[in-house]
Amino acid sequence: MTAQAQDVLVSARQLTRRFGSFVAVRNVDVDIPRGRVFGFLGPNGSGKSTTIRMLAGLLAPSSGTITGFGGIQLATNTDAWKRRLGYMSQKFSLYLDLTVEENLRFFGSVYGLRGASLLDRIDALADRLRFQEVRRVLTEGLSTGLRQRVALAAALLHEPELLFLDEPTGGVDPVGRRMFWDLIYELAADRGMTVLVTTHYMDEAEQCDRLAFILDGELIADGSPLDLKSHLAGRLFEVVVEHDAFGALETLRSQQQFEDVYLAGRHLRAVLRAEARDAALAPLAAIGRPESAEPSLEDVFVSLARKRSTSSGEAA
Ligand SMILES: Nc1ncnc2c1ncn2[C@@H]1O[C@H](COP(=O)(O)OP(=O)(O)OP(=O)(O)O)[C@@H](O)[C@H]1O
Repeated sequence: MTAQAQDVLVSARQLTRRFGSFVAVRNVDVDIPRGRVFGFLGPNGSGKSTTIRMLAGLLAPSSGTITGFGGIQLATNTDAWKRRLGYMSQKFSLYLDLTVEENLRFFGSVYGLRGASLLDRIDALADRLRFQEVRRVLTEGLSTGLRQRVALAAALLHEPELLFLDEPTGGVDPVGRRMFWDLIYELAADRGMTVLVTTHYMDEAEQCDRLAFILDGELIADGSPLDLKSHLAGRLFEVVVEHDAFGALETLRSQQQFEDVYLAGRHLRAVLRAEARDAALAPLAAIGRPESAEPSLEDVFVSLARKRSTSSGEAA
């Protein structure tokens, strides 16, 4: 086995899922590295949840293979697969009419944990995820952020090797999101746990060790945030637009030297084709003072998505 193969915890090949005649996920090949935080990023309905539900053994693929944990085939050994993972979705399954502790005892018993070892585990997680003070409170009365931490604890009770988080921070304020992500990183770093997370928040995606971009059910790019940014073809410039931003946008979009032009608040961002000379910036300089800008993941995603729609338009 090569060093690279040893570092891969889970691999999917040609993963496809149809719902009737609709193809929600199409021919996805992906390797999930061990001990890292791996993000699936894409717009609503792009197929992120369907992909990770298949990887978690919750949904059968229409075709394709999933292997991992040193040689287990998900299709033929689903129970062994599921024992190694924890799963938490935005629609967490906590019982609102039970207290936090009753919920955790219930989920612990589902994983086969009992007695003092279950209580010790709940205690450790309550310390770690900072919800000791609400252990005897009805779950219904908790804020969304606290509920999320309790749901995370439920997914971690049996110390899984792989943790799936499906849009874990939906509905949580920015401070709560930050805190949740700090916890995820602590867990991944301390215990070498692999985390697979879906999100449409770009700031969350920036924090992943590795990212897969999903669009219309297809994996369109995969790499570290830095790798993905370095593949943005062209150089990014921005100017502040004082008036008639849409007029400026239209004018610049009609010029061949720009790969892409779009608005981000009052900033007009233009990707100058790699082969274009600085002089080609003149139309941008006519609007304001062009400054070189660092591409964000959003820039990369928009550029890849636009390229893909142009090439599928050409193919049609
Ligand atoms: N059980 C199902 N039956 C029919 N269509 C489905 C089913 N589950 C998902 N889909 C469709 O598959 C597509 C992908 O859905 P999926 O939930 O995987 O997307 P997503 O990227 O996770 O979106 P979101 O960010 O909104 O959760 C959507 O068009 C969705 O309507």
